[in-house]
Amino acid sequence: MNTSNKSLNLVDSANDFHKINSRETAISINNVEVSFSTPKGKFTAVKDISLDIKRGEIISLIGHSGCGKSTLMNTISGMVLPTSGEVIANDKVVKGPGPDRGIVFQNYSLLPWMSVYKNIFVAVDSVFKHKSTDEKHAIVNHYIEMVNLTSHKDKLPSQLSGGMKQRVAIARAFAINPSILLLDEPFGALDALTKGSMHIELLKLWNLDNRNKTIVMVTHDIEEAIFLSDKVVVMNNGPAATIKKIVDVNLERPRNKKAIAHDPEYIRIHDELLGLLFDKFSIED
Ligand SMILES: Nc1ncnc2c1ncn2[C@@H]1O[C@H](COP(=O)(O)OP(=O)(O)OP(=O)(O)O)[C@@H](O)[C@H]1O
Repeated sequence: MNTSNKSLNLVDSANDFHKINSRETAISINNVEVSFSTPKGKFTAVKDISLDIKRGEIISLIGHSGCGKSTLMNTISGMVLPTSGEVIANDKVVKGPGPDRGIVFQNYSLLPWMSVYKNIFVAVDSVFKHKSTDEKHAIVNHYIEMVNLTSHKDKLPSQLSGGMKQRVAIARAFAINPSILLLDEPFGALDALTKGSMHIELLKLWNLDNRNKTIVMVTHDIEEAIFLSDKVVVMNNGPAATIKKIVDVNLERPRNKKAIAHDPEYIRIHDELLGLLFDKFSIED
Protein backbone atom coordinates (compact mmCIF):
# COMPACT_ATOMS: atom_id res chain seq x y z
CA MET A 1 0.00 0.00 0.00
CA ASN A 2 1.24 3.49 -0.73
CA THR A 3 -0.36 5.10 2.34
CA SER A 4 2.29 4.33 4.95
CA ASN A 5 4.01 7.75 4.93
CA LYS A 6 0.76 9.61 5.17
CA SER A 7 -0.47 7.40 7.98
CA LEU A 8 2.79 7.72 9.92
CA ASN A 9 2.60 11.51 9.75
CA LEU A 10 -0.89 11.41 11.13
CA VAL A 11 -0.20 9.12 14.04
CA ASP A 12 0.74 11.68 16.73
CA SER A 13 -1.97 14.19 15.99
CA ALA A 14 -4.40 11.35 15.53
CA ASN A 15 -3.54 10.11 19.02
CA ASP A 16 -4.62 13.41 20.53
CA PHE A 17 -7.64 13.64 18.32
CA HIS A 18 -8.60 10.11 19.25
CA LYS A 19 -8.40 10.88 22.97
CA ILE A 20 -10.59 13.96 22.69
CA ASN A 21 -13.02 12.49 20.25
CA SER A 22 -13.38 9.19 22.03
CA ARG A 23 -15.36 10.89 24.78
CA GLU A 24 -18.48 11.06 22.60
CA THR A 25 -20.71 8.03 22.44
CA ALA A 26 -21.15 6.74 18.89
CA ILE A 27 -23.26 3.68 19.70
CA SER A 28 -25.43 3.00 22.73
CA ILE A 29 -26.89 -0.47 23.13
CA ASN A 30 -29.52 -0.22 25.83
CA ASN A 31 -30.85 -3.34 27.49
CA VAL A 32 -31.25 -5.14 24.19
CA GLU A 33 -32.92 -8.52 23.80
CA VAL A 34 -33.28 -10.27 20.45
CA SER A 35 -35.68 -13.20 20.12
CA PHE A 36 -36.56 -15.05 16.94
CA SER A 37 -39.76 -16.91 16.09
CA THR A 38 -38.83 -20.46 15.17
CA PRO A 39 -40.95 -23.52 14.35
CA LYS A 40 -40.22 -24.67 17.91
CA GLY A 41 -41.33 -21.34 19.42
CA LYS A 42 -39.54 -18.26 20.63
CA PHE A 43 -35.76 -18.44 20.69
CA THR A 44 -33.92 -15.75 22.62
CA ALA A 45 -30.47 -15.25 21.11
CA VAL A 46 -29.20 -12.38 23.29
CA LYS A 47 -30.62 -10.51 26.25
CA ASP A 48 -29.74 -7.81 28.81
CA ILE A 49 -27.11 -6.35 26.50
CA SER A 50 -26.00 -2.85 27.38
CA LEU A 51 -22.87 -1.37 25.87
CA ASP A 52 -21.59 2.12 25.12
CA ILE A 53 -19.09 2.49 22.30
CA LYS A 54 -17.18 5.76 21.96
CA ARG A 55 -16.52 7.53 18.69
CA GLY A 56 -13.25 6.32 17.20
CA GLU A 57 -13.06 3.19 19.30
CA ILE A 58 -12.33 -0.23 17.86
CA ILE A 59 -14.35 -2.90 19.65
CA SER A 60 -14.22 -6.65 19.13
CA LEU A 61 -17.02 -9.06 19.97
CA ILE A 62 -15.81 -12.54 20.81
CA GLY A 63 -17.54 -15.64 22.11
CA HIS A 64 -18.25 -19.20 21.18
CA SER A 65 -19.95 -20.09 17.92
CA GLY A 66 -23.66 -19.35 17.99
CA CYS A 67 -23.54 -17.14 21.09
CA GLY A 68 -25.08 -14.17 19.27
CA LYS A 69 -22.19 -12.00 18.09
CA SER A 70 -23.59 -11.46 14.59
CA THR A 71 -27.08 -10.95 15.97
CA LEU A 72 -25.81 -8.22 18.27
CA MET A 73 -23.80 -6.64 15.47
CA ASN A 74 -26.85 -6.74 13.22
CA THR A 75 -28.82 -4.72 15.77
CA ILE A 76 -26.26 -1.96 15.13
CA SER A 77 -26.45 -2.34 11.34
CA GLY A 78 -30.25 -2.32 11.57
CA MET A 79 -30.62 -5.65 9.79
CA VAL A 80 -32.03 -7.11 13.02
CA LEU A 81 -34.28 -5.04 15.26
CA PRO A 82 -34.27 -5.67 19.01
CA THR A 83 -37.30 -7.44 20.47
CA SER A 84 -36.89 -5.11 23.44
CA GLY A 85 -34.47 -2.34 24.30
CA GLU A 86 -32.92 -0.06 21.70
CA VAL A 87 -29.73 0.74 19.85
CA ILE A 88 -28.76 4.35 19.32
CA ALA A 89 -26.20 5.07 16.63
CA ASN A 90 -25.05 8.62 15.95
CA ASP A 91 -27.79 9.92 18.29
CA LYS A 92 -30.62 8.20 16.40
CA VAL A 93 -32.54 5.09 17.35
CA VAL A 94 -31.63 2.39 14.82
CA LYS A 95 -34.71 1.39 12.85
CA GLY A 96 -32.99 -0.13 9.81
CA PRO A 97 -29.79 0.01 7.78
CA GLY A 98 -28.33 3.42 6.95
CA PRO A 99 -25.33 4.89 5.12
CA ASP A 100 -23.81 6.02 8.42
CA ARG A 101 -23.14 2.31 9.16
CA GLY A 102 -21.06 0.34 6.66
CA ILE A 103 -20.76 -3.40 6.95
CA VAL A 104 -18.14 -5.86 5.71
CA PHE A 105 -18.87 -9.58 5.79
CA GLN A 106 -16.54 -12.56 5.72
CA ASN A 107 -17.78 -13.57 2.26
CA TYR A 108 -16.99 -10.09 0.84
CA SER A 109 -20.50 -9.76 -0.71
CA LEU A 110 -19.14 -8.39 -3.97
CA LEU A 111 -21.35 -8.45 -7.04
CA PRO A 112 -19.68 -11.18 -9.16
CA TRP A 113 -20.61 -9.73 -12.54
CA MET A 114 -19.09 -6.33 -11.81
CA SER A 115 -15.46 -5.24 -11.85
CA VAL A 116 -13.63 -4.07 -8.73
CA TYR A 117 -14.24 -0.50 -9.89
CA LYS A 118 -17.94 -1.01 -10.57
CA ASN A 119 -18.51 -2.77 -7.23
CA ILE A 120 -17.27 0.31 -5.41
CA PHE A 121 -18.82 2.80 -7.81
CA VAL A 122 -22.31 1.35 -7.37
CA ALA A 123 -22.09 1.80 -3.59
CA VAL A 124 -20.69 5.34 -3.90
CA ASP A 125 -23.33 6.24 -6.47
CA SER A 126 -26.16 5.08 -4.24
CA VAL A 127 -24.96 7.00 -1.19
CA PHE A 128 -23.64 10.24 -2.74
CA LYS A 129 -26.57 11.05 -5.01
CA HIS A 130 -25.86 14.78 -4.89
CA LYS A 131 -22.25 14.47 -6.09
CA SER A 132 -21.23 14.82 -9.74
CA THR A 133 -20.08 11.79 -11.72
CA ASP A 134 -16.52 13.17 -11.74
CA GLU A 135 -16.55 13.48 -7.95
CA LYS A 136 -17.83 9.93 -7.59
CA HIS A 137 -15.12 8.60 -9.92
CA ALA A 138 -12.51 10.47 -7.87
CA ILE A 139 -13.77 8.87 -4.64
CA VAL A 140 -13.72 5.38 -6.17
CA ASN A 141 -10.21 5.83 -7.56
CA HIS A 142 -8.98 7.22 -4.25
CA TYR A 143 -10.12 4.19 -2.24
CA ILE A 144 -8.98 1.68 -4.86
CA GLU A 145 -5.57 3.29 -4.65
CA MET A 146 -5.65 3.23 -0.85
CA VAL A 147 -6.02 -0.54 -0.86
CA ASN A 148 -3.44 -0.83 -3.64
CA LEU A 149 -5.73 -2.35 -6.25
CA THR A 150 -5.42 0.24 -9.01
CA SER A 151 -3.83 -2.23 -11.39
CA HIS A 152 -6.65 -4.71 -10.70
CA LYS A 153 -9.58 -2.33 -10.91
CA ASP A 154 -11.03 -3.80 -14.12
CA LYS A 155 -10.94 -7.38 -12.88
CA LEU A 156 -13.98 -9.36 -11.80
CA PRO A 157 -14.10 -10.70 -8.20
CA SER A 158 -13.52 -14.23 -9.55
CA GLN A 159 -10.13 -13.07 -10.86
CA LEU A 160 -8.97 -11.90 -7.41
CA SER A 161 -7.41 -13.66 -4.41
CA GLY A 162 -9.31 -13.80 -1.11
CA GLY A 163 -7.21 -11.00 0.37
CA MET A 164 -7.79 -8.82 -2.70
CA LYS A 165 -11.55 -9.39 -2.53
CA GLN A 166 -11.55 -8.44 1.12
CA ARG A 167 -9.59 -5.26 0.27
CA VAL A 168 -12.30 -4.39 -2.28
CA ALA A 169 -14.98 -4.93 0.36
CA ILE A 170 -13.08 -2.74 2.83
CA ALA A 171 -12.43 -0.05 0.20
CA ARG A 172 -16.13 -0.06 -0.65
CA ALA A 173 -17.07 0.30 3.01
CA PHE A 174 -14.62 3.20 3.50
CA ALA A 175 -15.63 4.86 0.20
CA ILE A 176 -19.16 5.48 1.41
CA ASN A 177 -17.56 7.12 4.43
CA PRO A 178 -19.72 5.66 7.18
CA SER A 179 -18.89 6.96 10.64
CA ILE A 180 -19.47 3.44 11.95
CA LEU A 181 -17.84 0.43 10.32
CA LEU A 182 -19.16 -3.02 11.19
CA LEU A 183 -16.93 -5.97 10.37
CA ASP A 184 -18.40 -9.46 10.70
CA GLU A 185 -15.47 -11.88 10.80
CA PRO A 186 -13.93 -9.91 7.94
CA PHE A 187 -10.65 -11.82 7.90
CA GLY A 188 -11.93 -15.24 8.95
CA ALA A 189 -11.41 -16.87 5.57
CA LEU A 190 -7.89 -15.56 5.01
CA ASP A 191 -4.57 -17.27 5.62
CA ALA A 192 -2.45 -15.98 8.51
CA LEU A 193 -0.09 -13.88 6.34
CA THR A 194 -2.87 -12.20 4.36
CA LYS A 195 -4.81 -11.67 7.58
CA GLY A 196 -1.79 -9.96 9.14
CA SER A 197 -1.41 -7.56 6.23
CA MET A 198 -5.15 -6.85 6.20
CA HIS A 199 -4.91 -5.83 9.89
CA ILE A 200 -2.21 -3.32 9.00
CA GLU A 201 -4.23 -2.02 6.04
CA LEU A 202 -7.35 -1.60 8.15
CA LEU A 203 -5.41 0.37 10.78
CA LYS A 204 -3.80 2.51 8.07
CA LEU A 205 -7.23 3.43 6.71
CA TRP A 206 -8.43 4.15 10.25
CA ASN A 207 -5.34 6.35 10.87
CA LEU A 208 -5.82 8.19 7.58
CA ASP A 209 -9.32 9.02 8.74
CA ASN A 210 -7.80 10.46 11.95
CA ARG A 211 -9.04 7.46 13.92
CA ASN A 212 -12.45 8.97 13.71
CA LYS A 213 -14.36 5.91 12.53
CA THR A 214 -15.92 3.68 15.12
CA ILE A 215 -15.24 0.05 14.28
CA VAL A 216 -17.11 -2.93 15.71
CA MET A 217 -15.73 -6.30 14.67
CA VAL A 218 -16.89 -9.86 15.26
CA THR A 219 -14.01 -12.30 15.46
CA HIS A 220 -13.03 -15.70 16.79
CA ASP A 221 -9.38 -14.75 16.86
CA ILE A 222 -8.07 -13.57 20.26
CA GLU A 223 -4.78 -12.23 18.84
CA GLU A 224 -6.63 -10.28 16.15
CA ALA A 225 -9.02 -8.87 18.75
CA ILE A 226 -6.18 -7.66 21.00
CA PHE A 227 -4.04 -6.29 18.18
CA LEU A 228 -6.82 -4.20 16.69
CA SER A 229 -9.11 -3.27 19.57
CA ASP A 230 -9.49 -0.78 22.38
CA LYS A 231 -11.93 -3.12 24.11
CA VAL A 232 -12.84 -6.76 23.72
CA VAL A 233 -16.42 -7.67 24.58
CA VAL A 234 -16.63 -11.31 25.65
CA MET A 235 -20.04 -12.93 25.36
CA ASN A 236 -21.46 -15.83 27.33
CA ASN A 237 -22.75 -18.87 25.55
CA GLY A 238 -26.34 -18.72 24.33
CA PRO A 239 -29.21 -19.13 24.27
CA ALA A 240 -30.07 -15.82 25.88
CA ALA A 241 -26.41 -14.82 25.77
CA THR A 242 -25.28 -11.82 27.78
CA ILE A 243 -22.02 -9.89 27.98
CA LYS A 244 -19.67 -11.80 30.21
CA LYS A 245 -16.95 -9.17 30.49
CA ILE A 246 -15.55 -6.15 28.72
CA VAL A 247 -11.76 -6.32 28.67
CA ASP A 248 -9.87 -3.05 28.09
CA VAL A 249 -6.84 -3.23 25.80
CA ASN A 250 -4.58 -0.50 27.10
CA LEU A 251 -1.73 -1.02 24.66
CA GLU A 252 -0.20 2.02 23.03
CA ARG A 253 -0.80 2.68 19.34
CA PRO A 254 0.61 2.32 16.82
CA ARG A 255 1.07 -1.35 17.71
CA ASN A 256 3.74 -3.56 16.24
CA LYS A 257 2.51 -7.09 15.75
CA LYS A 258 5.85 -8.73 16.49
CA ALA A 259 6.79 -6.56 19.47
CA ILE A 260 3.35 -6.60 21.05
CA ALA A 261 3.39 -10.37 21.55
CA HIS A 262 6.17 -9.93 24.15
CA ASP A 263 4.47 -7.08 25.99
CA PRO A 264 3.51 -8.28 29.52
CA GLU A 265 0.19 -6.44 29.23
CA TYR A 266 -0.57 -8.23 25.95
CA ILE A 267 0.23 -11.56 27.57
CA ARG A 268 -1.98 -10.72 30.56
CA ILE A 269 -4.92 -9.73 28.33
CA HIS A 270 -4.43 -12.83 26.18
CA ASP A 271 -4.51 -15.06 29.27
CA GLU A 272 -7.57 -13.28 30.61
CA LEU A 273 -9.46 -13.72 27.33
CA LEU A 274 -8.46 -17.38 27.08
CA GLY A 275 -9.68 -17.90 30.64
CA LEU A 276 -12.98 -16.15 29.90
CA LEU A 277 -13.58 -18.21 26.77
CA PHE A 278 -12.48 -21.55 28.12
CA ASP A 279 -13.40 -21.53 31.80
CA LYS A 280 -15.62 -24.25 33.26
CA PHE A 281 -18.77 -22.24 32.59
CA SER A 282 -17.94 -21.72 28.95
CA ILE A 283 -17.27 -25.32 28.02
CA GLU A 284 -20.23 -26.99 29.65
CA ASP A 285 -21.76 -27.62 26.23
N1 LIG B 1 -33.12 -15.44 11.91
C1 LIG B 1 -32.94 -16.32 12.89
N2 LIG B 1 -33.93 -17.15 13.27
C2 LIG B 1 -33.75 -18.03 14.27
N3 LIG B 1 -32.62 -18.16 14.97
C3 LIG B 1 -31.59 -17.36 14.64
C4 LIG B 1 -31.69 -16.40 13.59
N4 LIG B 1 -30.51 -15.75 13.49
C5 LIG B 1 -29.70 -16.28 14.42
N5 LIG B 1 -30.36 -17.25 15.13
C6 LIG B 1 -29.82 -18.03 16.22
O1 LIG B 1 -29.32 -17.13 17.19
C7 LIG B 1 -28.12 -17.64 17.77
C8 LIG B 1 -27.02 -16.65 17.59
O2 LIG B 1 -26.63 -16.63 16.21
P1 LIG B 1 -25.46 -15.69 15.69
O3 LIG B 1 -25.31 -15.92 14.24
O4 LIG B 1 -25.69 -14.31 16.16
O5 LIG B 1 -24.20 -16.30 16.49
P2 LIG B 1 -22.66 -16.01 16.31
O6 LIG B 1 -22.09 -15.86 17.70
O7 LIG B 1 -22.44 -14.88 15.39
O8 LIG B 1 -22.19 -17.38 15.66
P3 LIG B 1 -20.89 -17.76 14.79
O9 LIG B 1 -19.71 -17.40 15.62
O10 LIG B 1 -21.02 -19.23 14.61
O11 LIG B 1 -20.98 -16.99 13.50
C9 LIG B 1 -27.85 -18.99 17.13
O12 LIG B 1 -28.37 -20.01 17.96
C10 LIG B 1 -28.63 -18.90 15.82
O13 LIG B 1 -29.07 -20.20 15.41
